[in-house]
Amino acid sequence: MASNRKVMVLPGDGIGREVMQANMKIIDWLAKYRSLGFDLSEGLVGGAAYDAHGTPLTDETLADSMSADAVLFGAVGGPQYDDLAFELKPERGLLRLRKEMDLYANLRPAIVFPALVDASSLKPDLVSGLDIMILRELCGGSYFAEPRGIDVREDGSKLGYDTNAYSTPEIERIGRVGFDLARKRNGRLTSVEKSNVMHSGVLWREVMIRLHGEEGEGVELSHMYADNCAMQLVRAPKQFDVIVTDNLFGDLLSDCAAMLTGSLGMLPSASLGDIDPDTGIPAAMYEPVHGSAPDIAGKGLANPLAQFMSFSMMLRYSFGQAEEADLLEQAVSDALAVKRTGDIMTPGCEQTGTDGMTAAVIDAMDRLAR
Ligand SMILES: NC(=O)c1ccc[n+]([C@@H]2O[C@H](COP(=O)([O-])OP(=O)(O)OC[C@H]3O[C@@H](n4cnc5c(N)ncnc54)[C@H](O)[C@@H]3O)[C@@H](O)[C@H]2O)c1
Ligand SMILES: CC(C)[C@H](C(=O)O)[C@@H](O)C(=O)O
Ligand SMILES: [Mg+2]
Repeated sequence: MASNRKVMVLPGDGIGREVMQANMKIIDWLAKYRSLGFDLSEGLVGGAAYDAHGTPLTDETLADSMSADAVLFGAVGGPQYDDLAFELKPERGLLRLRKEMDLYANLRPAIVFPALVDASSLKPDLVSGLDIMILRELCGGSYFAEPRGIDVREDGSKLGYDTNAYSTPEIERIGRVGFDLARKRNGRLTSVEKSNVMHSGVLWREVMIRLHGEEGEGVELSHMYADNCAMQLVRAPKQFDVIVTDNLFGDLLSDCAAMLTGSLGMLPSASLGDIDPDTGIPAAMYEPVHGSAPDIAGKGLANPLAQFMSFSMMLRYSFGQAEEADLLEQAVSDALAVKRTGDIMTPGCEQTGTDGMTAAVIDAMDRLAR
């Protein structure tokens, strides 16, 4: 189907390939029943790209991704790549995409579907109705700041180091996204750092307070140390609306938030950059929060819902297809009442695999669209 919605599809490795294959069935359904077409190209990333080309991301795939309207990503990694040189590891492909596309704002929503209240490892009343957004800075901090490396010292021992540095503009741009998101939600923004021990945290808090005064009208800003935030997320997660935090803390806190929703297989994400003045859409990549899950890869057991909801974020944020995004999210919610993959299984439900879960979502879409 002819379309100006150019999407670069990067399935990656392990269950990334399985959940992406499932996502294609959703895309086919939208083409067939909603006349919603995409101009799809597919590329290799991570271990798959290393196996074929000796690098986790070729310049061509990067260029294709940058010229697409959006990138749909699966997952990368696997134990067979553990001994590769640092720059050749599958994860470097993902990190290069994020950095080169300047996707600094990573939105990780943690929503508890009513059907999954019992799948969470927390008590039902703590998570029922939970809807929080973790906003993770994605292009700076200890993932990218220099200096970093492993040096050999005079005595022959080695020193491995990374730098957790943030500049004022880096904090300002993620802070602005945080205020915008909070304004569109329930008006509460929690800025998370460790200003009690880290200079980058002191600057982070200082900039957030100034931004709040300058452009944070209508938003209630609070501050929390990252270690306390991890504790609060499992003690009383509903106290949060939007959490804005740095790259490393955001990585940890979002995995923690995943378990509130029942499984890592439920957490989608959108990685966004600045809005292109010509197209009016942001540079964007949509990626589930989970990895390639080597322990279940190749068995057809993976939960595809984080992938589907990442795609739904693409419909919403890149293509303004809110109606289709709502439909898909409602279908996911309905399907959970019928079938469950093993990671979200609770007694009394019917257990299925990736294909069965996908079929249940498509059945629900059929029913909803009728
Ligand atoms: N975005 C990404 O590509 C990404 C994210 C995280 C980890 N990784 C990589 O993935 C590899 C494995 O990492 P890990 O084991 O720490 O994390 P992981 O997310 O792959 O798996 C953690 C646990 O969660 C389970 N799980 C994850 N997603 C699931 C799903 N959709 N359905 C059912 N169960 C699911 C796995 O079976 C495993 O038990 C590593 O190479 C890591 O670097 C990649
Ligand atoms: C695979 C890895 C590079 C990645 C990260 O650390 O950012 C992952 O854990 C994530 O959460 O997206
Ligand atoms: Mg992570």
